[in-house]
Amino acid sequence: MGRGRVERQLCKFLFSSRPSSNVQERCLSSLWLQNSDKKNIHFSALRQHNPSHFNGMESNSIPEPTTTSDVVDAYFSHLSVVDQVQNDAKVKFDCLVDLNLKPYGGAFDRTSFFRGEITTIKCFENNPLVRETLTKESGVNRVLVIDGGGSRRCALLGGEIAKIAEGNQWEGIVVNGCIRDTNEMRWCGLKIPILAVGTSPVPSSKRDPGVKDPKFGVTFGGVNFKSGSWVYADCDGVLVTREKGPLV
Ligand SMILES: O=C([O-])CC(=O)C(=O)O
Ligand SMILES: [Mg+2]
Repeated sequence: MGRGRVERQLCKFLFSSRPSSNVQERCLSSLWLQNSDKKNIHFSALRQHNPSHFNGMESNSIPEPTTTSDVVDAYFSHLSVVDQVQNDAKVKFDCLVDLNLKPYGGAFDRTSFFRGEITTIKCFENNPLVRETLTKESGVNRVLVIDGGGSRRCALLGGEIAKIAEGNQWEGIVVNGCIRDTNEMRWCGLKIPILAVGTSPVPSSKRDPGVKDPKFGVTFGGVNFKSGSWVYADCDGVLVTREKGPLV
């Protein structure tokens, strides 16, 4: 049996037997690695550059996806397999393009990648809800998506709020608007990744709280972000699942 056929059989088994998602994810990862030696090199380069992604993993264990490209590759293999077996695409995502979000935060660089369940806030040139949410809620496995209407007139968060968010273990923040204190963020070595339209030295107003988890989510860059969906982001772009829950 050729390798492609073996892989197809294995995929059929995986998706028809529906084991726990963890097992699926690990097997899917191993398929990508078998399929591409280049990825192996890529993963080990990432492991060196960004060991925090691999905390707690055995050195010979299968790495998790660490870029949006990995997620897309994995998604497509998943989709084609599900297509073959069930004639039904289970997972869909939108890709945020052309918004020109830039990476900020003390250590967000070309190797950074974050993902998590989305919580949304809609606010325009006012940020009390942003501070409150990032301060009062644990951010484990969560990403805050703030739709500030793309305003460049003031900043919706700065060094202080970012520090609090990092302390509460938020995975990352996506801002359709501006941030400030970026020098302070670099100087403090803040690790929390932030994608934003740009920077402004002007703080936002504190009068209007804005809306948390609006019913229809928030939409910018042609993409709808709904609380409960998952986002995957790095310097290549931002991916958003249409359904709730993580991929696979
Ligand atoms: O307080 C604000 O509105 C924004 C800010 O400067 C910070 O978070 O450090
Ligand atoms: Mg500040």
